[in-house]
Amino acid sequence: MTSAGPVAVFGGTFNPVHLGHLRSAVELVERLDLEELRFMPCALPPHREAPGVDAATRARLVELAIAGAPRLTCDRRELARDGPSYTIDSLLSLRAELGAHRPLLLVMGSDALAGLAGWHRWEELLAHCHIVALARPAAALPAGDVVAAWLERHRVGVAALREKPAGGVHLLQLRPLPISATEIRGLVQSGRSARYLVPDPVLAYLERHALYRQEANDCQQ
Ligand SMILES: Nc1ncnc2c1ncn2[C@@H]1O[C@H](COP(=O)(O)OP(=O)(O)OP(=O)(O)O)[C@@H](O)[C@H]1O
Ligand SMILES: O=C(O)c1ccc[n+]([C@@H]2O[C@H](COP(=O)([O-])O)[C@@H](O)[C@H]2O)c1
Repeated sequence: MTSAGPVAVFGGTFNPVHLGHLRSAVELVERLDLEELRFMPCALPPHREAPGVDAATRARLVELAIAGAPRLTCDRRELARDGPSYTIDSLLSLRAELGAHRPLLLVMGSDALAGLAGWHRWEELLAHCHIVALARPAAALPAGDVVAAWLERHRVGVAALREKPAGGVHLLQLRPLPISATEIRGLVQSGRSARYLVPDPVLAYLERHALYRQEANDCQQ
């Protein structure tokens, strides 16, 4: 058994952060008794077009969203690196910071899990962390492919997430909230409201800075 409790890191583009991310984070902290869950906004997503809203602004929105929430923090390490924000690089630096024995959990939705075989050095990820995959209403778990076989080999129960620092994949069903950042950008762009899909301070920031009003919104803070 390792001594210090797990730290979780929830990576994402967060363009913008929404209640699906936030409610998942709160439930994860409680269900897994986490000391800390860090939102980790990526600077340059490796696998999709560069977001129209810059990384510093997306991180600022995360910070506004979690202000005052116990055990939720924002980790800006990917903003400090050039080039694509590969998760393996972040895990290596997190592991160096936390030491070899502290359980480290990488959180992702089932849609991200399904695409895992396209990630940079994906087969090395579990050497540095556990993966906690959250069921998302619109994304089935991998089936009949290389990720499904890998999942079968590495799947663990909840106890293993504290007993070892890394190496397992745990599937978790939390409250399903079918909210996506794509939907929020679409609502704002078409002049409709994103109220109650994002926290009020995030909504206020979007309105004040006219974010997502046009398709390609090159925003500075
Ligand atoms: N409603 C949700 N419930 C649980 N997990 C979610 C939810 N929305 C996103 N996630 C997960 O959060 C992580 C970051 O997601 P991301 O920032 O890309 O949000 P998104 O809503 O999926 O965005 P987009 O619609 O632009 O793809 C991913 O692992 C994703 O699977
Ligand atoms: O490392 C990679 O190759 C890689 C490929 C695709 C996605 N990721 C990470 O997965 C997280 C979720 O991505 P997204 O697109 O759902 O926001 C985010 O932290 C990305 O940086 C990482």
